[in-house]
Amino acid sequence: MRGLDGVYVAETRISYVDGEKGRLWYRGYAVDELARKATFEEVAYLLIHGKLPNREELEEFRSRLIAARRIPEHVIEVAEKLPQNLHVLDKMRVLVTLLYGWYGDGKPRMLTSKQVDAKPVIEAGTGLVGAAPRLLGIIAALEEGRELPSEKFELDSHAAYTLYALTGREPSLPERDAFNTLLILYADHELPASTFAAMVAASTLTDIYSAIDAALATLKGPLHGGALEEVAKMLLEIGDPENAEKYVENVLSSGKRLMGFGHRVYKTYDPRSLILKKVASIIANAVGGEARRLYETAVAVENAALKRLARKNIYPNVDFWASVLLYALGIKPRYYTGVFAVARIVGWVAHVAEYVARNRLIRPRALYTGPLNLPYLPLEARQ
Ligand SMILES: CC(=O)SCCNC(=O)CCNC(=O)[C@H](O)C(C)(C)COP(=O)(O)OP(=O)(O)OC[C@H]1O[C@@H](n2cnc3c(N)ncnc32)[C@H](O)[C@@H]1OP(=O)(O)O
Ligand SMILES: O=C([O-])CC(=O)C(=O)O
Repeated sequence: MRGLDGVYVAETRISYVDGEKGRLWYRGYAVDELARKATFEEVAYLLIHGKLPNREELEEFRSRLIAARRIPEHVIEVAEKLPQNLHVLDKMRVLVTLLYGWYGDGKPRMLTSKQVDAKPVIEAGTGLVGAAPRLLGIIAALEEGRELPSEKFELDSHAAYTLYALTGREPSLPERDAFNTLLILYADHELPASTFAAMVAASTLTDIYSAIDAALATLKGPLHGGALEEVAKMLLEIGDPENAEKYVENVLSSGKRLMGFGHRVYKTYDPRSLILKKVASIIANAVGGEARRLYETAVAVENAALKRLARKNIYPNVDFWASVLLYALGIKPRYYTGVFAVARIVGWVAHVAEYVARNRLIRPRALYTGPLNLPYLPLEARQ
């Protein structure tokens, strides 16, 4: 019962995970093909609207994402005042909350007691998809004392803009393409904890800003999106491929968890991890130096871990190789889970819109195992 393991709580047409074979589809399209051929914008449209866009639809969608980078001045002023020690995702939560109303109220509209119009969710949700890279970029620039990313910077894609906003420099084409692949692979994954959190919030018919706040809070934890940052920290601590075997042995023999390994649904390789390993290898080899060493350390950790964990069906998950790729792309580990959020906000919006269109309040039960009818003792009589 604990952890809702294997429990189906909704029907969806958005994504399908085959955990036994290690395969993933978005709206019926195999994710490996999308990762090779599509842009993040096409995939975002596909997930939210249910079909691949034609040229006109794509242009309109892209324009909406670009326009959404413009955010009110007071959001930037609050960003400047946020305590430095807040986690990046907490800063994103504050900024998303402050954006309430900017892209419409984002509230599902009750038409009848059973029918709900999800259009306001999609409208405001699309705004937040467009705004997310700039919010993350503003947070990074303020932390690093750089000029804030311009909303107008003319780049040809969401991937290129996000990299620019995060690093302050224009990415090369291979960097852009690698990052585009990563964003696509992170865009949705059926019903992980963060998406479920968004759905639970949305099932009360609250607005999409609040549902995304709930999702961001849930993504941050190290058993979910927070693992991305933990993987980089671990690999940097290991430092060299030669130290991997001993490190893995120590972690596992002390009963701890190896970050970036294991998955509730996949009982084999996470297909996203396999793709990202290849992409990380290309970028890390091209960059060389520390990036290449981190890649080689990751290979050694993977080999050492598989020797011990494959028999328990525990394999590298998406966060393991994504972390290596993000490092090779020159992004600081503290922003990794923010990058995850920039991509996954698409899945959150898509699932919330799908669920609320046939909404039913999510309210499970807990099996009570405590005592009943205890006598109330006055304060003086208590031990
Ligand atoms: C994008 C994502 O969110 S992907 C997940 C990112 N999270 C991580 O990488 C954190 C590390 N991984 C984990 O903690 C887990 O694999 C989870 C939480 C992701 C999923 O695990 P669950 O389905 O809840 O499995 P559960 O916690 O029941 O563990 C089952 C067994 O596998 C072991 N196990 C699971 N993951 C790991 C791991 N990473 N390292 C070592 N052992 C592990 C558990 O100790 C347990 O062993 P036991 O049966 O001997 O007691
Ligand atoms: O599905 C999950 O539980 C976690 C995951 O891989 C994701 O959110 O991408």
